Formats: sequence, structure tokens, C-alpha cells
Amino acid sequence: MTSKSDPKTVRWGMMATGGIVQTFTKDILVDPVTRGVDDIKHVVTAVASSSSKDSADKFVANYVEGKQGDTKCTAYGSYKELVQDPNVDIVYIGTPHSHHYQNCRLAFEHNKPVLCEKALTVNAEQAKILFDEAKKRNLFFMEAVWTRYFPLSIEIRKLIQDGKIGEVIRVQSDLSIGAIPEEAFDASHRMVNKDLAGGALLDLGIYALTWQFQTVYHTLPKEKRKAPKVVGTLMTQEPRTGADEATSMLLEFPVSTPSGKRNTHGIATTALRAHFDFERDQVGATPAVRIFGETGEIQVFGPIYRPSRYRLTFRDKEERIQDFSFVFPGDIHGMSWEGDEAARCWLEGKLESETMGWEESLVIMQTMDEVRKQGGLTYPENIESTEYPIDLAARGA
Ligand SMILES: NC(=O)C1=CN([C@@H]2O[C@H](COP(=O)(O)OP(=O)(O)OC[C@H]3O[C@@H](n4cnc5c(N)ncnc54)[C@H](OP(=O)(O)O)[C@@H]3O)[C@@H](O)[C@H]2O)C=CC1
Ligand SMILES: O=C1OC[C@@H](O)[C@H](O)[C@H]1O
Repeated sequence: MTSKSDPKTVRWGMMATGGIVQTFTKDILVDPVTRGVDDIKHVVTAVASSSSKDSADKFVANYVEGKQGDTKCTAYGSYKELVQDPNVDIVYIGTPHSHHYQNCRLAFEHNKPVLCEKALTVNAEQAKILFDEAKKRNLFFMEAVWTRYFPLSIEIRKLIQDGKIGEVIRVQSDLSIGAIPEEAFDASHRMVNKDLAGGALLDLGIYALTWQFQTVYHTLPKEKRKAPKVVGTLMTQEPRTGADEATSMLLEFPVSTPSGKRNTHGIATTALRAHFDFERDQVGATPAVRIFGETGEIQVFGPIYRPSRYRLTFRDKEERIQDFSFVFPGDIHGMSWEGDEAARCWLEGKLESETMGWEESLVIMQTMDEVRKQGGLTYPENIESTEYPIDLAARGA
């Protein structure tokens, strides 16, 4: 348990009613005590849909009512009404990547703190403006990279920091899905639609990068962290839309070991069309992340956005192979931990989370900018723009 005092309640406002907002809502409304947390409690006091009030009403009925005692949840038919609601402490943004910049600016304009889904923005310039705005207005702001808050991720970062596998020489990370885009995603789907900043890199590749960054960059003291050089990029276009269907990245993290003597090599890959056997991966046949140290290796089994198994292998130890598994408490999907972090940071008056801080989110966006430049991937001007407000089409418009 984290605390013995009465839990403090945080009131969430949900911006959008799509897939991820449903999952996040279900997860945060699971009693935190089931995961050993007794200092905070989450309630959802408002939900807004840009498509219709009806969609917000249905969301409330399906995901909120009956799950938070007597606490009321207001349904809105516009995001503007949500950010004006005085009963909302913090806004969760679960819209497509293309809309994050505009949506965050709207929330900040009304002085609301924000937890915004990955990828934070379309490009680094937008992200930088958001961080400046949040700072100017003294508002908590965090990119919702849920994987970082998993007990498994925390444990692996600690193993590396404690030198359990020696200095890290190379990290390989992959997040690919076996979907054939024509069958799995209509050309207008957010996964492949350039108007929604779709594509493998911003949606899935960001997790391959998350594993690079959380194991190499983040395990160093802040003053020693240096942005990686993108040494090479390969990109394949999705035939109908021109979004990236497959992206491979070769990174060099300069002087990235505690001794300051070594660069670390990063190989990060992502694809929408690669055949990928999740079941086989989950039983442990094929690790999706391999962290190669001087004296040992850490293998993480996928899917790497929701990891629950890892293996440690040592060169010189008697017990050469050790396996570790994690069970998700309280039947959560795994998003509650990031919700707890955001709520706790906000309650403590922090502007950012140590685990996914502004500077690191920005470096990751800069890395993706460079990858896109090398791979020749651009998005429409209106969604790359830093202008605000721009009226981007809402769903179905
Ligand atoms: N952390 C994770 O595991 C996951 C994160 N994500 C991230 O969450 C975000 C949303 O993904 P997901 O929930 O799967 O997407 P969905 O398409 O399921 O939902 C997106 C929602 O955004 C709103 N929206 C506003 N404008 C548009 C528009 N022009 N086109 C489509 N939708 C619009 C809609 O809600 P409304 O009509 O109510 O306003 C829609 O339901 C992305 O950033 C994605 O990367 C996605 C899946 C998993
Ligand atoms: O963040 C995500 O994680 C799970 C994937 O299925 C989804 O496409 C992606 O947005």
C-alpha cells in the first residue's frame, strides 16, 4: 500500500469516446486497492464526444454509471464544454494523433491539466509549444505512455541501473502486427489515414522507441542523457494512403553507459503487415525486446506495449536463465498505473512525471521527426501546423 490516509479523489474528464478512452475509463474505475494503491481514488465526472451528445450519453451508461457510487458524470456533445466544466480536475485526451495538438491547446486555454495519448503530437515543434504552454500556465501535462508505469518496466529499468547485465551494448525492439492493411484497416482508419497522422511509426513504432529510451536514455542520470543519432531509416509506404506501413530505425545513443565509454546501438522496428505470432510470442518463444549487456541479456516477451513476461540470461552465473511473469491485478488492462501516476503528480502540484518527463517526450518526437525526414514521410499541412485554433474535421465530418 502506498499510504494510510484517506484516499484523495481525482475527477477526470474524458475527451472522446473511442476505443482507448473506454479502456482507460474501465481501468481507472477499478478499485485502486486491488493494485495496492490507497492514496488516490479516480472518478469520471465528464465525458465529451465531438460526434454527438448521444455517443457521450452511451459512454456514460456503458462505462461509468454504476461504477463510481453516487458520483455524477455529465455527457457533452463538444470538447469545449468539457474543458469548461469546473468539476473536471484533469482531462484525458484519446483522439487520433492528428488532433492532439489542437485538443491539448483547447484544454490549456481553459487551464485544465492534461494526460494525452501517444504519440503526443504530429511533430516536435508542436510538442515544444505544448510544454511551453503548460509551463506558462503552471499545468500538469503528460504523454500517456502506459508501458512505462508497468511493474515489469520499472523492474527492468532497475536491473539495468543496478548493473545486473553490465553496460548496455545493444537494444533490439520490435512492435509489429500481422494485419494485412486492406483487410484489417479501411483506408480511412486512423492506423493508415494520413489525415489522422496514421502509420506504423507514430502508432506502434513509438513503443519500439519507448523500449530503446526507457532502457538506455532513461536509466542514466538526467545530466548524462543525450539524444540518439538516427543513423539510418528504412520505410515502406502503405499502398493506398502513403502512410508508413513498415519502418526500421538504426540509432546510436552517444556515450550512453554509466562509464561514459560506450555508445549503445539501437535497432527499432515496426510494421503493420509483418506476420507476427502473438500467441507464440506470449509463450516465450520469441522475445520482442532484447537488451544485450556485457554480462547478461534481458528478453521481454510481447506485446511490448503490455508486457507481462521477461527472461534474464547471464553469461557466468550458475543459474543461467531466470523467467519472471506478472499478473495484472484486479482484472485491469494495465492503464491504471499511468492514471495513478498522473493523478498523484497533479495532487502533488507537479507539472510533469519523472518517468515520462517533458524533455524525454520531446527528444522522442525529435527522433521520430528525423526518422520521418529520412523515410520521406510527411503529413498534411493542417495537422503538421502549430497554428491554433485550426478546425480539424471531427469523426465522420
Ligand atoms: N495506450 C494504448 O494502448 C493505446 C493508445 N491509443 C492511442 O489513442 C488514440 C486514439 O486511438 P483509438 O481510441 O484506438 O481510436 P478510436 O478511433 O477508437 O477513437 C478515437 C476517438 O477520437 C474522436 N475523434 C475526434 N475527431 C476524430 C476524427 N476526425 N476521426 C476519428 N476520431 C475522431 C472520436 O471520439 P468522439 O466522436 O467521441 O469525439 C473517436 O471515437 C491514439 O492516439 C492512439 O495512438 C490507441 C489504442 C491503444
Ligand atoms: O497504443 C497502441 O497499443 C495497442 C495497439 O493495438 C494500438 O494500435 C496502439 O494505438
